[in-house]
Amino acid sequence: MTEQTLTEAPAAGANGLSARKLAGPVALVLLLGAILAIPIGMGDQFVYHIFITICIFAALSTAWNIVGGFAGQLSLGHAIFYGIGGYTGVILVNLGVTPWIGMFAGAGIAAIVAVIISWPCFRLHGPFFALASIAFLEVFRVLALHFRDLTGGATGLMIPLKIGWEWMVFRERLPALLIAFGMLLVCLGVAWVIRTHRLGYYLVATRERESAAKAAGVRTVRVRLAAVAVSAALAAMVGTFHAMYLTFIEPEAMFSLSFSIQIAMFALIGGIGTIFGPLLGAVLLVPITEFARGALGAEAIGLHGFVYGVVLMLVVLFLPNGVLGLVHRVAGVGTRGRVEPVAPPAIALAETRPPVGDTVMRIEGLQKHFGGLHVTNDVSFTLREGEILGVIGPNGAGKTTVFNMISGFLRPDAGTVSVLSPDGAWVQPTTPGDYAALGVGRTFQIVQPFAAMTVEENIMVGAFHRHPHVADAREAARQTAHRMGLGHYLDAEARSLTIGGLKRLEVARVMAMEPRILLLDEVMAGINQTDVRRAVDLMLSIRDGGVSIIAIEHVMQAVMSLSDRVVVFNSGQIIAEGDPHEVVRDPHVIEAYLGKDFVHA
Ligand SMILES: Nc1ncnc2c1ncn2[C@@H]1O[C@H](COP(=O)(O)OP(=O)(O)OP(=O)(O)O)[C@@H](O)[C@H]1O
Repeated sequence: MTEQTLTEAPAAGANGLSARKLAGPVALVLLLGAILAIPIGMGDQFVYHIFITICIFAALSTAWNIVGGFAGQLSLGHAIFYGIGGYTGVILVNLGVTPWIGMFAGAGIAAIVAVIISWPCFRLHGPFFALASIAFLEVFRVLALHFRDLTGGATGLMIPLKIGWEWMVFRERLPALLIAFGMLLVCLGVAWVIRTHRLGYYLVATRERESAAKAAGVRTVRVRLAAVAVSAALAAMVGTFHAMYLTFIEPEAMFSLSFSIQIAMFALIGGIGTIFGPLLGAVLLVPITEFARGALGAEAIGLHGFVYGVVLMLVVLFLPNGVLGLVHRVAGVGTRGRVEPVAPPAIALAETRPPVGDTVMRIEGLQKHFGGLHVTNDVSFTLREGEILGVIGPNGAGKTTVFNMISGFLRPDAGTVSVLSPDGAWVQPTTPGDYAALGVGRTFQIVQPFAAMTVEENIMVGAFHRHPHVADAREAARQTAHRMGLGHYLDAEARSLTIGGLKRLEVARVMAMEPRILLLDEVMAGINQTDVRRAVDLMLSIRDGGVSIIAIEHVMQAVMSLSDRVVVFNSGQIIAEGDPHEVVRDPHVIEAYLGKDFVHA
């Protein structure tokens, strides 16, 4: 694609774009309208029941999706929170407390329980997290069986027949539909607010690349805990209502694994990680199974499991992004194919550079072992304000390991890293979050894009560090994108960029953090000569803006023209340090790079 066609494309397609943007909300309003209008119009009890069930499952699945979709933690124990809501509500009703209060009590308890059990589990990933969530679900089922005085044990608990809005029990189905629909709206509203605000961006970024998110200052455990607390509270509220609707609860039903799987499955089928996918999943699947159950009666016990299994298989095989993914594909949302970034605008360098200031980072005596391998040995150097420090050395010399230690990703066995804070105090940060808070930003040698996010969203994750509001972060991200030559691709998914584009995106994300100290790990590797020259100019302009830079680089042309000083690593030690032109003539450096035979050549 040429630069010209790319520049013109948005203008030509502007009408189509706004029509496409409108189509989504219109379809949603129609769908929600139909969920209310169809049962009211038909007036049939069974149809009411189906639509109440759709609302309940869609609400639960939407709540689950905040953790399972946005945060990417596959919870198969969400019935814990649903069950806690159900039991709290019913126990309180038996004590004469209205479920309208009980549902908030259940939500509070569920949120606390969710934080307590998720804290250790968030260190587990993939199937291990799912297995841990199942184990906790089993614990709660057994607890509900055991504490008979409170829960009624295996016999379950009946809801006292107090009818009316106060008790959430009705003779007619309409009020129950209205409450279920209201709960669905609340869950959708909360999911929408989360996904479109900083927390949502942080959750998706953490899901996509946890280390890159940490480098951008995201406290990944904290944001996941916030998500799980909100998700659990919503599931518990729905659980209270569902218990009142069912009029009877027992541990097997309230803390059921198959129920948990069902909740997750609606999101998987509808479109995991999207705001409205879970709703779509429930709308498509609940009627099929409920009608089949209604038509086949007792013969259809367990049929829903079979139907869900078949549909899930088809979705996994043919629609990996769920039904909503198919809808987006048909509507042409998102980009396809590789996107080659256009050249960034030329950078006008200042005629005189600001003077190099005092020391802003002090690295003293860093040691690191990996088993028997001594990777860094007594590494000490300093960085001054507004200077560029080049770090060179042969492969495996320990450069990236040092970077990981001076950005909080690796704990040194010995030695200290001190950073001058903006208020003039020396601080010894330990975690990536601490470093980011002090204004230390870093890139990764192997690019770490948030693949499923757009270019703009990727950069926004960095921009949120200084601009907590979405509109400000978006504006900052756009400016950074234009400066990096990514302005035409704001809406392209990061995964569609070429390697050159991804390298720029990596730098753009960290630049959007407006760092005081910038750690660049081989950002010029694999890019062409013209781009190297542009990248050099960009770094010089960043430096002239008062940023101090440490750059690991193998491209010697760049090292020589950029660096004020160079440190040379070999076998985990600094073997030379000083002016780049003198350092490259140092016999030790020549020997480390080329071998003894070349020293006198
Ligand atoms: N987590 C780890 N566990 C074990 N060994 C490691 C680990 N990380 C790095 N190493 C080893 O430490 C040594 C230094 O690696 P490091 O990546 O720091 O070198 P480098 O100078 O950055 O090399 P390159 O220029 O190739 O990126 C290598 O021998 C590497 O295999």
